Parts: sequence; C-alpha cells; structure tokens
Amino acid sequence: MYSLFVGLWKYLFSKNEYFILILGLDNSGKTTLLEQIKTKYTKIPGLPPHKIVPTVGLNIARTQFQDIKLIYWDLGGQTQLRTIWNKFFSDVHAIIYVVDSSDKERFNESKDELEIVINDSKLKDVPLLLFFNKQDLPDSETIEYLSSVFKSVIQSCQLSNSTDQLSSLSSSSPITTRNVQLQPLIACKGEGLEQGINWLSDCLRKNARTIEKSDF
Ligand SMILES: Nc1nc2c(ncn2[C@@H]2O[C@H](COP(=O)(O)OP(=O)(O)OP(=O)(O)O)[C@@H](O)[C@H]2O)c(=O)[nH]1
Ligand SMILES: [Mg+2]
Repeated sequence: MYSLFVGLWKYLFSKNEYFILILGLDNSGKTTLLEQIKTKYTKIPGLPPHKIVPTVGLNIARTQFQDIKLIYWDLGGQTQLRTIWNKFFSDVHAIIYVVDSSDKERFNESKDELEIVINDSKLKDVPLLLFFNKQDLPDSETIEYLSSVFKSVIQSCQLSNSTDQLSSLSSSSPITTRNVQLQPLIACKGEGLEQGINWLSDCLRKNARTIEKSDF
C-alpha cells in the first residue's frame, strides 16, 4: 500500500516530466513523427505510415528518455482544428513544429501559423524544435532555403531573447530565452529524429519552465 502511494506521488509530482506539443499544418507528418517516437523510445512499436489517418482528436505518446519523461501531444493540423491549439499552451514545456518541406505552396501558411503560435504570451520562453520533414522527397526544399522562408520566425525568437536580456539587466530578473533548433527530418524513417529529441531534452534539462500542477 505504501509503495503504491509513493508510486502515485512520484507519478503526480515528478519534476523530470515534460509535456511537448506537436503542431504543424495538416499532412506535414506530425502523427508519423509521433509513431516513430513510440517505435524508437517505447517498448511498443508505433503504427506504420500506411495505417495513420488524419488526426481529429489528440494522440499521445509517453516516453522515458534517459533520466526524463517526455509526454508528447499530437494535435490535428486541419484549419478548423488549429483553433484549439492554444488551449494546450499553458501546459507545455516545449513545442515541436513540423513542416512539409515539399509543400511549397503552403510554406507561407505554415510560417504564418507558427508566428501565431510563438507570439502567444502563454508560450513565452518555451523552446521550439522546427522539423523540416519529408526530406526524402525529390522536390523537398533544402534546410538553407527553408531557413530563409522561416527567417522572420527565427529572428523574432532571437529578438525576444535580446529584449528579455536587456530588460533583465535593469530589473535584475532572470534572463529568459527561447531556444530554437532547425532540424531536417524524414519522419517515416525516423531520420533526424534522434538529433532533434537530444537537443530538446538538453534544453528541458537546463531550463524548463515550471507549470503549476493545478493547471492540469
Ligand atoms: N515521403 C514522406 N512522407 C511522409 C513523411 N512523413 C509523413 N509522410 C506522409 O505524409 C502524410 C501525412 O502524414 P501524417 O503524419 O498523417 O500528417 P499529420 O501532420 O499528422 O496530419 P494531420 O493529422 O491531418 O494534421 C502521410 O501520407 C504520411 O505517410 C516523410 O518523412 N516522408
Ligand atoms: Mg495527425
């Protein structure tokens, strides 16, 4: 009974548990990525790509990664479903944003949606892992090109870093930052996944924000 209680206590209040929201336009490969995460970091393999259908609700993966627990929430990216994204913002420690590197006609739409996300005050300081997916497709754009498309987003993260650092000098509050990483990905094969998750885990270990448990 005692060990059950201790286990429950640890489960509810463990400090090394982080919530990660996976966002991006529909068809960008979010659920494919989530299923690869399950395959790579859990004992139960994820669904193969041909069994994955467009997401309407919420898909979840719980993983143990070295010393930390990472819980991923994958939401639907269709236009009408994007309106619920911000309901999760108060409860997450990091954002993964997935871009279809071959969907040239929707690069700007994807960038505009990401700008809305990172400009939300509830996500201040939350690290952003930007996965440029589908790098296996012959018509996918390079990371260099995509970096220029998403330049305004990257710059606004850097700008918020320097603004915060300046204000912190005068107010002597802690320096706050939004870490950003651009990572090529082939979600259906899991290529690039490990590099991205390693980076994100390091960020969370070093400087994750505190979320009040009462928010859950
Ligand atoms: N070639 C290729 N196709 C991919 C890759 N990742 C995902 N796909 C394909 O892209 C399509 C959409 O994948 P999903 O994972 O369902 O996309 P999603 O972002 O979850 O879409 P919504 O749930 O509608 O928001 C599927 O046909 C996948 O097989 C990849 O790395 N390479
Ligand atoms: Mg999906």
